[in-house]
This record gives sequence, C-alpha cells and structure tokens, in this order.
Amino acid sequence: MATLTLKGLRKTYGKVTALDGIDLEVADGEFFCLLGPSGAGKTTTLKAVAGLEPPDAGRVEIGGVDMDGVEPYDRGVAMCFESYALYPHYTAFDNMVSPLRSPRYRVPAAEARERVGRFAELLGISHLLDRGVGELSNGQRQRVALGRVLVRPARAFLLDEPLSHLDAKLRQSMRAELKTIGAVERTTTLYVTHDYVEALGLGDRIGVIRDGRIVQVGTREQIWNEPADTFVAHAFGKPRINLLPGEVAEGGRLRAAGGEIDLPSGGSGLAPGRAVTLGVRPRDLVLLRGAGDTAPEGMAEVRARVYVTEVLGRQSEVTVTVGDQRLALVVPREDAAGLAPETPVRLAVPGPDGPGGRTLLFDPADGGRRIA
Ligand SMILES: Nc1ncnc2c1ncn2[C@@H]1O[C@H](COP(=O)(O)OP(=O)(O)OP(=O)(O)O)[C@@H](O)[C@H]1O
Repeated sequence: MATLTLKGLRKTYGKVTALDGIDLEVADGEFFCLLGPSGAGKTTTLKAVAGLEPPDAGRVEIGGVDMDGVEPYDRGVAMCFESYALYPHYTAFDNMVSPLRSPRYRVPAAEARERVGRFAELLGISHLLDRGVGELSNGQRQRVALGRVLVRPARAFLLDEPLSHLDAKLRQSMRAELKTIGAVERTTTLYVTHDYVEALGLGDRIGVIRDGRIVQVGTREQIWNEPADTFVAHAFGKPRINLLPGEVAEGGRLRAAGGEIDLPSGGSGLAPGRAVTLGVRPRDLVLLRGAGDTAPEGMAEVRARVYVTEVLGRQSEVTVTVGDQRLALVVPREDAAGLAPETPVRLAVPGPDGPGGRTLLFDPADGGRRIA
C-alpha cells in the first residue's frame, strides 16, 4: 500500500500538451476516480505513474519515494489498460496467472490457481478460463484483463476505464462488485473514467481533469453541491445541469430567460448589473400541475411551454421553453402524462439559498467559476 503523489506533471507530444501541471495526492488505500472527457490527459497521467511515459517535468512519488529513474517493473503498481494488453494466444487462465508466475512474485502453483479462481469468480468469468483470448468477446476480454491486474499483490492499482466495454447491466453489477473486492478495498487505486456515474459510485474522492489540469478534487457531495465551475457542474448529472445566462437586477434579484425567471439573489451580495450564469439541476425543478399548486417556500414560479417529453423509466424528462431559453426537468412519469408540445405549464425554480435543491451561480467573466 502506498500514497501516490503527483507534483507539477507536464507532458507534451509535439504541439499537444497532454499534461499541463498535474498536482494530485491519492491517500493510502483510497479509491480515487479521475474523471474527464476524451483527450483530457487521464491515460497519460496513469502512464506517468506507472513509469511508461516519463513526464517532461514534475515528479511522481509512490509511498513518498521519488520514482524518477525507477523502472515500471520496480514501481510495484499494477496497471490495467483500456486496450487489455493480453497475450492473444494464451487462454484466459494463463493470461491471469502469468504475472504470478513471474520471477517477481513466484507464487506457488496451487496458490496461484486459487487466486486466479477467486478473482475469476468475482469477475464472473470462471467458465471462460480455458478459452483462448481470441474466442472471447470484448467485454469478456476486459474482465480477464482486469483480473490479470487484480490477482497481483500491488502497492497501487492503476485502472484505465476497466469496465468500458461491458454492457450497462454488467457494468453496474461489476461496479458494485469492484468496490467490495478485498484487494481493491485495501489497495490505493487510481481509476480513470469518463463516466460520471462510475466516478460518483466508486470514488472515495473524485478529481475532475480537463485539458491536462485538475479542475477540482473532492468527495462526491462536494463535487455535486459545490462544483468549482460550469465545466464540473456540466460533467455530472443526466440530463445535464441547466445553465442559463442571467444578470443581477436592481434590488438584488436574479433575472434570466428574458425576465421570466426572477429569483431573490439571497445572501450573495452581488452588485446590480453583473452578469451571472444560473445553474439548475433538472431534478431541482418542480412542475406545478394542479390548478391550486403554487411554488413552495423559497422557490419562484415561472411560466413555460412544453417543448418535448421523454420517458426515462419511472421518471420523465420534460424539456420546456422559458422565455428564450430551454430547460430540462425530471419529474415522476405520471406528472408528465398528457404534456403535448406547446402545453403551457408552470414551474417552481429554487433560489440560490433553496433548501435541498438550489440554483448555483457562476461567473461568466471568470471562466464560469462558481460564485460562493
Ligand atoms: N503517444 C502519443 N503521441 C501523441 N499524442 C498523444 C500520445 N498519447 C496521448 N496523446 C495526446 O495527449 C492528449 C491526452 O491524451 P490521453 O490519452 O491522456 O487522454 P485521455 O483523457 O486518456 O483520453 P481518452 O478518454 O480518450 O482515453 C490527447 O490530446 C492525445 O491525443
């Protein structure tokens, strides 16, 4: 077990800056998720920790020891690639057991078999162990590759989208499984994903990466409730957070959507005339359907027209037009029944100090940074 410390990591490939000063600390035994879009630098970060891509500047410490000049093999980390890196002519079993046979571990044969069997069971691939890798589906190969990493005693696991090729149902069950695998529970894990559900579900803490920089690090609650900026707010949640251009009006009101949205600005103390971006999560908006329904305390009533509705299982996503803006809401399915396009509706929108759900405020003049 070991702490991972990344300090000022930089890496360029020709004109592309893959890492632009990554600072990160993953605590001993922590499960840390690095979330970011394609090309953000996630894989490059893992490779730098594994020693496969030496950074141009900055340093990697594992267990407090500078890894500069330490070969990948000697770093004591086990990395799982999205591209599997399996031996194509070996069986699944041989792929999983081979690290244990290496001179580094020399695990006795019976114990190695037992270990492989245990992890194969957890990963739901016991019945595939005798098959050649060439005879496996992508999802099966991916689980073999993950097993090959997890069987190894390691100081840290580096996992690069290890569930990306599984279908939704299997991914969900594997996600739950993964956290309870003892080896993973106890071992420092840096887990890369572009799937926010995975990050929220798995990470003790989450780091959001964009353009080779860490934008925010926090627990799932911190990232969800106090996103550092509109990029982070937009990265979490489906449907995505509604982001609306607005401004602070006289009397400290917040206005957006051509004045249709008019909220108290609460204790934010913002100067009138200032431009702000309002962020409201679709689940924090309330549809007022009954004739006598009024906006709950602390929320503002807003007039809207239905644009489109879509059933999402027991809930529905309703997109409405408010003034010149579109807003997405998620409501119980029955509340959306009979909402044809153009139906006038009323919504309740939370203010910035709303209990539970609330409207977040961001500063468009400062790269969308959240206004505390
Ligand atoms: N070997 C390489 N040669 C040239 N450019 C590279 C190389 N590896 C990565 N890059 C570039 O560096 C940037 C970061 O790549 P990286 O693979 O770390 O992103 P990522 O966040 O893992 O993306 P994805 O989710 O698509 O895997 C990208 O712009 C990528 O094109």
